Amino acid sequence: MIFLGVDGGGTKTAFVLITSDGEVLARHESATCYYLGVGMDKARETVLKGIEETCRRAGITPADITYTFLGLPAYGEVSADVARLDAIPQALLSTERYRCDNDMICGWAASLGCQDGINIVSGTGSIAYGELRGRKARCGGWGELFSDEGSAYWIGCQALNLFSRMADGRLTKDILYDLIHEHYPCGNDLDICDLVFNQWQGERGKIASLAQLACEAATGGDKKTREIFFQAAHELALMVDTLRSSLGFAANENIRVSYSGGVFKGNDIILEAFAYELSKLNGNYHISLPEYPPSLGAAIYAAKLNGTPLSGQALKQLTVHGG
Ligand SMILES: Nc1ncnc2c1ncn2[C@@H]1O[C@H](COP(=O)(O)OP(=O)(O)OP(=O)(O)O)[C@@H](O)[C@H]1O
Repeated sequence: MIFLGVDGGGTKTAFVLITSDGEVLARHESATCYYLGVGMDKARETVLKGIEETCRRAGITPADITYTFLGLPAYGEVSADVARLDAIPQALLSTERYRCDNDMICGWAASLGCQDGINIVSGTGSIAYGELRGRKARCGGWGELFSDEGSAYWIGCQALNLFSRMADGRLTKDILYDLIHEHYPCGNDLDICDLVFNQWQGERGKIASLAQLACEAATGGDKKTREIFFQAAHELALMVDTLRSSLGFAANENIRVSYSGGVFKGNDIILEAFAYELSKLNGNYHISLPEYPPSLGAAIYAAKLNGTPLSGQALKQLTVHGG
């Protein structure tokens, strides 16, 4: 049997084909399929071309795929769009052989191997998703305009705010100020407005990319920028703790928590702060290292949805070769 996992993100879409033995047949990565950003037609094209290309790399056709799970960003957030999103793969796959849902499931399936627990995603956006004894719940992820706390976009906005305060003297200039000038050379401080509003047109992914500069500044010892990451960790932990209640974990029950998304990559500050914030909220949290990348999580979930969950041996094989 062959399973396809599709993990749609705010900046990219990742595809992976695996066998029921845990062999990775092919991978592919393409542009974002965030339909609220790029439009439904572009999102459809990205998904369909991505499936075809991944199959081509594996030397198979879409008809050879046993089951597919597609995690699409913003799926389920506009009720009127759900049927149109569900219909996207029909051009290549028959309806009984795939399921679409929100991409938050990919992170959860990947990080916790589809076991009970809560996963927090902090990529371009942020969201928490968990399952417990068949119950499913999400928290956060209401979009970048007024939510997505702790995400790269949110961190990018906070970094721009710090830059403005440092530039006009409300705060002492620090590493972040210099780093932004270094990466985006501009004549004077106010040119940052031209960059963000006119050149970037407020583009979500561009603003989110500033989170990497913020990480560099924080790691270098910029105190105010470090505080952004502490605040982000607090917000992300709050989302997890809210799910603990909504999923109905018992008072003394161990709670497995994992994490996914670019903000956690190469960023010890946020990971340590997140663990600290969780420990303050409840002593029963156990943070597990994410087991697989989200695209593999989608493929593992596809096998589960097909009623043929991967065996322990196959999962181990994936850890060695696909993780
Ligand atoms: N060390 C870092 N510290 C902070 N942010 C980082 C770091 N490395 C990468 N990022 C940010 O992570 C984001 C990308 O994360 P990821 O690849 O998980 O996004 P995505 O899957 O496209 O988005 P999403 O899952 O939210 O839809 C980028 O915005 C990038 O700036």
